[in-house]
Amino acid sequence: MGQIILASASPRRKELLEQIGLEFEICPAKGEEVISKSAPEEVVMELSEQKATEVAAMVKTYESGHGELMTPQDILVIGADTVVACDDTILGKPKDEADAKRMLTLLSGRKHAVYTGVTFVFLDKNGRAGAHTFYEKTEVTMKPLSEPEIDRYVATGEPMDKAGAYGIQGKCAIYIEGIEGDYNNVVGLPVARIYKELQKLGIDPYLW
Ligand SMILES: Cc1cn([C@H]2C[C@H](O)[C@@H](COP(=O)(O)OP(=O)(O)OP(=O)(O)O)O2)c(=O)[nH]c1=O
Repeated sequence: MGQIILASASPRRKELLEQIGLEFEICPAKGEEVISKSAPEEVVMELSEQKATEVAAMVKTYESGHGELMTPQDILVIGADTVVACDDTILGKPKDEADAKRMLTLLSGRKHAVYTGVTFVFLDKNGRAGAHTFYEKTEVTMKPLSEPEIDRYVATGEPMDKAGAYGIQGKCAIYIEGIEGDYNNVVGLPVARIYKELQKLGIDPYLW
């Protein structure tokens, strides 16, 4: 059996991979995230690629007699990144409480998009290596939030480690009016799309 490595420190991504019954290890990327793009779908793909590539580079490899990169075990690294986009503004995780309030004020009463980029880096012991990146988009409509509601929500601490300063799966659920697309994509990992993309690559994660 090969090894699946989730290149993420996000507890939500871990829970989602556990939910679908995969066996995997966790090895978060630690490198600084470098953004050179401006469109949200390009930003999330650039960042998921950086995370998966960094972690894949830590995997022990050796050169075969023919100069190919080999690994003692099949390796599949999964990296992901999530941002929220509202009009032309991209929202990552808030820097502080004031930043969280700014983000929630922007999202209040509006429809916005949540983008998650996913990158697979795979390397098998027969020398087959490759990478594949894609993104999934979900639209979310938030109810109008009053200032006291924003203050109360920010005081819970929940927004601080989440893109767009909210967690659809948490206390913010009462303010979600509607969603178009994959809910799990908003939480941080589009598992249905991940399975579909792996199938396209001829990879069965349950037999990896
Ligand atoms: C919009 C939204 C985001 N989020 C989370 C998902 C991600 O964990 C986080 C976005 O930050 P990311 O930078 O994508 O991920 P991370 O720093 O948490 O983890 P890592 O880089 O190690 O993979 O926001 C929710 O949990 N609920 C939501 O409704």
